[in-house]
Amino acid sequence: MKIFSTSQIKQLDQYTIEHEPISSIDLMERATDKLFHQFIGRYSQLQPVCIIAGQGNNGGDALALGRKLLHAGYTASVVLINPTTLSPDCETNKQRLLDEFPTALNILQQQFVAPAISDDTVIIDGLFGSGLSRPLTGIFAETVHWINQTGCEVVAIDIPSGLQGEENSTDNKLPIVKATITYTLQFPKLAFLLPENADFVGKWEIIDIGIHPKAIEQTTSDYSYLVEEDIRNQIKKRSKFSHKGSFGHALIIAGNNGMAGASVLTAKAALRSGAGLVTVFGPECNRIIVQTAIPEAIFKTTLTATVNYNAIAIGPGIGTQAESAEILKDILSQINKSCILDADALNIISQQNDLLKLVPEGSIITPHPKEFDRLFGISDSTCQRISKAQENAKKYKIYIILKGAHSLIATPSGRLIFNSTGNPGMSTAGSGDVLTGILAGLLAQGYSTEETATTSVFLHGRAGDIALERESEESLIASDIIGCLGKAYKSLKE
Ligand SMILES: NC(=O)C1=CN([C@@H]2O[C@H](COP(=O)(O)OP(=O)(O)OC[C@H]3O[C@@H](n4cnc5c(N)ncnc54)[C@H](OP(=O)(O)O)[C@@H]3O)[C@@H](O)[C@H]2O)[C@H](O)CC1
Ligand SMILES: [K+]
Repeated sequence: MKIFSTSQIKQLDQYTIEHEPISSIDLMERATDKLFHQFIGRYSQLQPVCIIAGQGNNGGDALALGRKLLHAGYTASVVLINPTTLSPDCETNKQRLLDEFPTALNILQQQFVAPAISDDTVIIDGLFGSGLSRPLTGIFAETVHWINQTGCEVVAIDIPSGLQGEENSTDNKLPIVKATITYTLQFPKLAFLLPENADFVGKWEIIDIGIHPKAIEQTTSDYSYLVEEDIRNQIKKRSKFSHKGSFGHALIIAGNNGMAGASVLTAKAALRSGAGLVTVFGPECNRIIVQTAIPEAIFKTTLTATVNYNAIAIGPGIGTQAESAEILKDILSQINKSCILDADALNIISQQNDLLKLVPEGSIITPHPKEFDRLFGISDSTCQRISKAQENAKKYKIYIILKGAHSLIATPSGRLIFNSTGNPGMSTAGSGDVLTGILAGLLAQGYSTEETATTSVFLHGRAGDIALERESEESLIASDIIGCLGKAYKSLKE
């Protein structure tokens, strides 16, 4: 699913209006029908509603939604913040509301006067949407401050008012609505995927308002949101006549004294994601542990003929000592096909930056933000880190998986793909090792590097989500993610 900038969204709107064709006011009516259905699915008529509308089309949406809720029997009051002029569609919806429910509307022009509401009121925020061009001041800022201090549930239409769709200033005193839930129109906005904005956006859901499919297809964007339909067709079917050799041999270089668990988790995840054979390379002290924990895996303490492996993953728990650095250097100088680098492999590279040039083209590296900053320098904001990921993925022709709530895959061609699966329970020891194992398992099976990166990240998150059905966010551990890989695959085949 593509992610567009707010200026592109305006053009997509316009294309829909011209080519469907549909009038702008009817498109707003269609959007607000969808918003209405979403709203009534969550809040009953017993819930009092206070609607805050602004002067643009976001305000138009809010006024139309207010009218629909009043029709449906909700107790709703509507406040229009109107110091200057209204957009034409906002004006039309103001008239429509006044015609049908003249007493429901209160218009404030100069000073914000707090409406009298009960504690259980739901506030609908339709002050500003994708047309915001600068921080809010004056009566608009006062309105936002009032909304945020009510303690009421807040439903934001399209974007919480005051939040820009893309990059935002890091000044946390700016007036921005803190929404409980954001019903965003048609496309996710980049701002929703950045951790800095989590308090404003709350939960978010996409409302399909029927933007013209051709416009979506023709408009290009570097940014996309990885959803199930992107992954489903990538899953390879197994032939009845296949054998373990058909699914590749993964080499996992992981673990150290006291870190055998990293090899166990990585190797187990590689096997559970479908690799035909898995060999673990590690120190002698880990032999019994690994072979007892995963009898299916081969264990080696010497590295020979790396060409025989279909996928090589290096890093989990290897430590950054000279011996590990030598092994990494050896491997990188020997191999000429994509490999997977994680954890300490990345920490070693950040200490010896010239090693980055040895990483074969098409390889996958999986840093979390701290590892990323060690490799590419400290960033002031997530947006800056994302730009650096894009720049370096292109420069070194590698896939960078920047791990986080919406893990980002930066591709050598400059695309930025955000994952949609996963949950906070997955922030736990060994979760990254499991991802590395899945990556190795898929690469060994012959998935292209790009398919490996996208499918693994999606599956990892999906398995974590399935594990959460049984566990809590606190109790979920990395082994649970591995244990749910089977169900994650099945969910993509149903
Ligand atoms: N496809 C869709 O997504 C559809 C979206 N709809 C809704 O429309 C809004 C976007 O509407 P728009 O009118 O473009 O934008 P806003 O409602 O956010 O308001 C823009 C006006 O506000 C002015 N502005 C901008 N920033 C400020 C500020 N800080 N203080 C005061 N005024 C501000 C701006 O004027 P400027 O020229 O001064 O920038 C505009 O006048 C979208 O979010 C959806 O809710 C449609 O209903 C259906 C299709
Ligand atoms: K809004």
